[in-house]
Amino acid sequence: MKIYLVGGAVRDKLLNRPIKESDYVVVGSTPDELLALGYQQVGSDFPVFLHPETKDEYALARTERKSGQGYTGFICDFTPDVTLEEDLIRRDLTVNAMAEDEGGNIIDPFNGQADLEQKCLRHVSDAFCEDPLRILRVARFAARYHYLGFTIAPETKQLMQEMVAQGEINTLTKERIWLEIEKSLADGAINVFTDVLAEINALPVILPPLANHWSPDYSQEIATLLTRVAGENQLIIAFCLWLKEIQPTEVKTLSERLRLPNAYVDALSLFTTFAPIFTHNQAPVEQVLALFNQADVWRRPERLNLFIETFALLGEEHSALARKLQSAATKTTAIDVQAIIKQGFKGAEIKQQLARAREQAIAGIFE
Ligand SMILES: Nc1ccn([C@@H]2O[C@H](COP(=O)(O)OP(=O)(O)OP(=O)(O)O)[C@@H](O)[C@H]2O)c(=O)n1
Repeated sequence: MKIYLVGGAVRDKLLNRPIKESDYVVVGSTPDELLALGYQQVGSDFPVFLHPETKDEYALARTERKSGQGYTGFICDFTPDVTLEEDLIRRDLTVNAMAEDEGGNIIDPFNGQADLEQKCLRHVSDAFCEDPLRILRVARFAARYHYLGFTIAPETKQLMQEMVAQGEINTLTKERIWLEIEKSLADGAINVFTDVLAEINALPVILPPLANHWSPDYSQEIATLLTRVAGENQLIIAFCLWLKEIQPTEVKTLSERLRLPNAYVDALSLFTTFAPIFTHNQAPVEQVLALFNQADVWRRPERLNLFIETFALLGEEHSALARKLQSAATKTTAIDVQAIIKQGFKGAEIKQQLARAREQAIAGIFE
């Protein structure tokens, strides 16, 4: 048997980028042989194994043919006579269809290296169409390598467009779509990802509310905002900035479309509701209190902090207002309900008095 490093690791090595995971292809072997060598089989559909020590993924060379609509219905052959080239040809992009042997030699039957040099994302063969997820993957790679000057080959873009027109992306599950979006958010150029989807008419299917707002100007604005994002909440912050123009009522549609994690839904609801209100250095007291209540700053201060951190990135004026919001939050959360009770207030009066005290504290900062 022969073992080759394949896919993203070869690509990123040649691009001098850090390698996230190393995947290998094994040619001329069988599941029994790998099991006898101590490899562990993972997944039942495909012959993929984990190395006994490194836990890297080793897959038997395989060919795949699609036999049905959508993401199911693959016929998979992984007999020992499947060649490396047969395995590589079923892959998505030429830059992802290179292999490296144990001696460090690159095997590149589909000219991935030339495409890397030309900074071109090009599909390997018609097999590209067999997996609609590849549409999102290409958008994601276009975004990730945008800073290097990569673009999508016109024929690949055309193919993606045809796949969208044929309704292929409608078969993608919510989980798969969200995973690609999340990866793209992490790569830091979600605007380029969105530009690609818009160009191939996939945006109304993948992100219905955003499709109404997206434009080249908006994309440019987001690109600028994204350069300011840092820190441990980067993904949620980038997410809120990216979708800042959608209506609070559209958040629910989006959340159902993508089955978003709660932390993203909460942050986006807050941001789309309140960020448009707090403009031109204006923050009406009752709206600040409404923000604090919706964020539940009293019990979950981290939610307001996230709003403030995101809001501050919108510009200098916003940043000044964000500082005031922070002071108002400190003052209002310090108000002691016990002191109100000690003053003799009872029942519903306590709540009213507390709200009044909070409003006064906010007014002291903003008026
Ligand atoms: N829908 C897919 C998914 C994967 N692949 C192939 O499987 C390899 C490994 O896939 P994966 O680990 O998902 O992606 P990477 O290319 O390694 O990219 P990333 O850096 O995002 O992990 C890819 O390079 C590509 O050759 C493919 O052809 N079609």
